[in-house]
Amino acid sequence: MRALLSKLNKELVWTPRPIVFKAFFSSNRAGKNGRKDYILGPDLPDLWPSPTSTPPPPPPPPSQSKVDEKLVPTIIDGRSIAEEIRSSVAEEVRQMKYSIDKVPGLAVILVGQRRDSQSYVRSKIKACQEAGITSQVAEFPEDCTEDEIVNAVTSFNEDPSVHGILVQLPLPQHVDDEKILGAISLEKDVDGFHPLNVGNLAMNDREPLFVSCSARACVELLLRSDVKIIGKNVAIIGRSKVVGLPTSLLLQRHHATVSIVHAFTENPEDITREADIVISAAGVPGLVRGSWLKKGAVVIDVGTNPIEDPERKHGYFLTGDVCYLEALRVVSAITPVPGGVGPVTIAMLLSNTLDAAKLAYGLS
Ligand SMILES: Nc1nc(=O)c2c([nH]1)NC[C@@H]1CN(c3ccc(C(=O)N[C@@H](CCC(=O)O)C(=O)O)cc3)C=[N+]21
Repeated sequence: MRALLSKLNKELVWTPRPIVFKAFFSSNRAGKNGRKDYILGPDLPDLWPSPTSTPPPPPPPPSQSKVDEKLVPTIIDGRSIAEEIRSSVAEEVRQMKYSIDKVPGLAVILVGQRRDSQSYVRSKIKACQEAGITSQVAEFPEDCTEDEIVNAVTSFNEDPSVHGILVQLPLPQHVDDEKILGAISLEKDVDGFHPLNVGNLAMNDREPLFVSCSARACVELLLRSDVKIIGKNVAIIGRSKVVGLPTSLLLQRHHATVSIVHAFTENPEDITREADIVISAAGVPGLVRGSWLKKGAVVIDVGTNPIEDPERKHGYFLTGDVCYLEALRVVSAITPVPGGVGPVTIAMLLSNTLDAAKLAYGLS
């Protein structure tokens, strides 16, 4: 035994590893984009395999479907939950107007002609009007420069009647998101994408000024549907800065055990099948099959994927990431698309804008 230990020791101490050192030093240098790939991992895009390449699971045998009928899933009504939140925001806005004669103001920056973005921005403006929040939109053509957008952000930063600034994403390819989002002042970052807001959310003993609207919407939908979060296994599909990342951080603060599934995850369905709560934010229609879900799981479908359809009023319709009809046979509760997370996300934007105004007027 002693001889073996001494042999092992010798190997551990003396084995020279020139190749390891070389790899460390050469790849630790900042790469093309200034990233330290060795420390932060290689910069690879999240490209999901096409769901059409996964064959649908076989239909359950008829005897089993009778048993399934006992489980009647709850359809979580995002529209009515959003309505509750919006009316309480509207009430607080009235009180603010009454007590200090001020109302919250939101500025939205919209770049390009994406029909879905235009439609979301219209919904946000309408929701502001209904809550008594003033709003304005700065629109830019697809081929505008970064400087033009940054200038708009800067002038909104300086405008005391604007308490919240939202840059509608995605921005065109040639525009650097970080440059634009980094220009928004911390106190007006109602989307919660500022690195300091994200960092404070990530650190347990700190408080971010704002938390991303979609992340808040997911938690609000769970809480208002009496779904227990503490200690539960939550699988989050997607790790974007808009949804996946902030939602994973927020749910950890609610003491969930969080697993993150992304485009490089091997056998993602093995992880989602263990989850009590599945939150899908991959942006891939039909990615999540019924076979990916544990019996009785709660599903929050954040996917709002526009599908071209010339028959529809706006030329497209929205569908989620989850195969809804398949999921209905398995889950205990699920959010539909539309009518689930989307409306609550907008309600959260109003709530964040109200908080920004309270912050500006020293009311919080
Ligand atoms: N800076 C930024 N912040 C965002 O919060 C943000 C963004 N960029 N870019 C795009 C995503 C997407 N998003 C939605 C909000 C509402 C609905 C919504 O209200 N949907 C309705 C249906 C709307 C319709 O039918 O067109 C529903 O699901 O019932 C959808 C999607 C916010 N996002």
